[in-house]
Amino acid sequence: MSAPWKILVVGAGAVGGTLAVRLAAAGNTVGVLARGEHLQAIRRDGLCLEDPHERVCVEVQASDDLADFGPQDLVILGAKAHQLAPLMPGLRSVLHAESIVLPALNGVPWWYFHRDASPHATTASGRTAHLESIDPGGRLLHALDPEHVVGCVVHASAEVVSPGMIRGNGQYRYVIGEPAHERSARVQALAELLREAGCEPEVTDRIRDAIWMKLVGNATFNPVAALTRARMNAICDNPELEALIREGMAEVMGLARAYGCDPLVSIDQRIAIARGIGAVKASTLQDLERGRALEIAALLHAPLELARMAHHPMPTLQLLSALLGELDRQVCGH
Ligand SMILES: NC(=O)C1=CN([C@@H]2O[C@H](COP(=O)(O)OP(=O)(O)OC[C@H]3O[C@@H](n4cnc5c(N)ncnc54)[C@H](OP(=O)(O)O)[C@@H]3O)[C@@H](O)[C@H]2O)C=CC1
Ligand SMILES: CC(C)(CO)C(=O)C(=O)O
Repeated sequence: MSAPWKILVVGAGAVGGTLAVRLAAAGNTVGVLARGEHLQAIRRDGLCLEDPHERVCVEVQASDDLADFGPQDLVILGAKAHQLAPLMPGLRSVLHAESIVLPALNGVPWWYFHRDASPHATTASGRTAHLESIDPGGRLLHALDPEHVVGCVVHASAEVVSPGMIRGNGQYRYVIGEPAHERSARVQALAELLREAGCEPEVTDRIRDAIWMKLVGNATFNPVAALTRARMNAICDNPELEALIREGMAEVMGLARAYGCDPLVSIDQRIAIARGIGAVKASTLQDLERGRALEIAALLHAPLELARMAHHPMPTLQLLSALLGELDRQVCGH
């Protein structure tokens, strides 16, 4: 791929919008799929990103219709996991044979078993298995050729604070890697693109390890944040909450190992990383405050489904899932 890249961010919220601003400011041709007041503000004033060091606004093509964009070199998925299904059919119109699809999402991704070597990755009939909790009927897996996908783990925190305006914590770290666990020219090119945009890409040939490492935090801190409305530092400063989180983390780390992966860090290290993020609101707390559907399927239901398949008990995650599910029904109406 040669610069400038043609890039579409599908769901230009906190994470997707952050990437859109950085990539557009670096001279790439960036379009964003957005909707409602956010879309109107982007069209009127541009898309803005403020971090502790600077404020950058960019003009980008913005629409709520995928048909307006045409084929792209890179399609970044920034919508939440449970928002992807309705977007999938339209994605075909923005892909060419070499397009990269980069899902910048937390949780177990729908493509998890694509080119995975674990015993559960293939069905009895030889097809790639899907997880019913995040991909009912395997619709996502079949709607988009997973060969387009490069795995991505986001280490950053951001929030859409008003339409068109994103506030980030100044972290721009993205771990990227092939689902087939191999080095590739396209991942190197993507890393270069991100580096030129002032981000900190890290290329891995073990992307599932990185997914589990992130999930260890998101499956524990995110539900606790929503249930208590506490920010990340407040959770870490509460010994009873920290003890609960440690139990959940141990369960998720055990599950990662059951699927042949290495969660990369110890529980102490994972908590220290979360503490280091500071006084930020986890994305699930942001959703709760806005009455939006909570990201339970990718963060909790999917690891619980994997746990059932591997006969791996996860009582703490089960409890967090039950509590968060009821909160979602009571407050967000889902
Ligand atoms: N926020 C954070 O700090 C972090 C988030 N993450 C992960 O990143 C992923 C994205 O989260 P985040 O950026 O916080 O979420 P946001 O809700 O801020 O962004 C998602 C955006 O996608 C838009 N969208 C969804 N469907 C459509 C559609 N059909 N048409 C147009 N726009 C659409 C949403 O619009 P609308 O609001 O109208 O639904 C929203 O603007 C999640 O998996 C999250 O867990 C990872 C690390 C940090
Ligand atoms: C790491 C953390 C908690 C950063 O905000 C996150 O991933 C999220 O908000 O979902």
